[in-house]
Amino acid sequence: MDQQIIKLTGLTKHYGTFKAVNELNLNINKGEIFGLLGPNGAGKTTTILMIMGLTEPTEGTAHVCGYNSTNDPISVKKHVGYMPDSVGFYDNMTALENLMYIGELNGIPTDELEERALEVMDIVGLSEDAIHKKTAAYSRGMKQRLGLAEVLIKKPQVIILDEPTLGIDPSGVKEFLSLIRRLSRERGLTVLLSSHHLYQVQQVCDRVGIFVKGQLLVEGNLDNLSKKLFSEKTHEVCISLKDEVEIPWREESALLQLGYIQNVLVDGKKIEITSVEDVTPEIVRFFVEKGYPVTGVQKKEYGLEDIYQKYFENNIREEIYP
Ligand SMILES: Nc1ncnc2c1ncn2[C@@H]1O[C@H](COP(=O)(O)OP(=O)(O)OP(=O)(O)O)[C@@H](O)[C@H]1O
Repeated sequence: MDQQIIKLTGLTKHYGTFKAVNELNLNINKGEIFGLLGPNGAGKTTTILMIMGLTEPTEGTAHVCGYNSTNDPISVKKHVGYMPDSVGFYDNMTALENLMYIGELNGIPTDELEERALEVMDIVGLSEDAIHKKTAAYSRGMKQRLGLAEVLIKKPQVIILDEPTLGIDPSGVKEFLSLIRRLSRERGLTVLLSSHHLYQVQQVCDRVGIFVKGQLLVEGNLDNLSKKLFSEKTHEVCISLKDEVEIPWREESALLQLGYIQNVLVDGKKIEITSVEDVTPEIVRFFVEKGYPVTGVQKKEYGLEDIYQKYFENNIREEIYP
């Protein structure tokens, strides 16, 4: 059985009458990368603060590595590395000095400090040159890596990253996410990552939870979520042709008569077909037999963006893409 390393039961946080987090039940397994996905103000940071024992829940419990976050926050902090959405350093100190200082605060013995600091710097990919630079000269991407090094120096079992890719350029984001994935896979690290960037979460997480207005609407891996949400939905295939077809398209009614086809949308050289079953081979055969040169066949795969949209349709779309 999977080992549950984070266990949230009925976790709730009220600020006055406002419910920032409402009866959250969630288990995260050892070694898993879980994405907490939601728009600004959804309650992601509040949830993380309760998991870390940095704020008390109004109701419910959070357990991490078997410790109750409210009753025993010190033990939780020993096992969990937390990187907030903005990481700060002492700008007049070098990266190595910053890291050794954090290591000292985390109780690492003095004679091990430098070796441990150099080891984690190497893991996060900060060069020999960067190690001795003052952090005032660090770019946002380098600061994220150093932030991650600070989190790793105490050898945590769980790392919690709040919006870790904010303000990093696309190639930096890609590198950072693959570093997280490698760390999790190679070292069995459990990762809880909060973000409102769908594509990034989709790239790196094993499982995601969609969190809106303090409530977890749905959770699962992308395959399951998409099956759950779109099982009733039809299959979509887009056929690309060498030449444009004229509208009205003379073969449309013949295609519809195949029986399982629900809808045909003609757009220049592209024809989008929805059907109740996956009948891609029959559709391709139809075009070939009618003498149309087919240059491409694309089946619509539902991604996180579709799943997310499904939940936000007519709801709070403007908050997702601020
Ligand atoms: N100390 C507080 N007092 C009152 N309301 C708060 C407090 N902290 C957070 N909130 C409110 O709780 C809600 C959830 O905030 P939270 O920071 O957890 O959201 P989030 O999902 O992390 O969003 P963001 O990505 O913008 O940080 C917001 O409406 C916020 O205004």
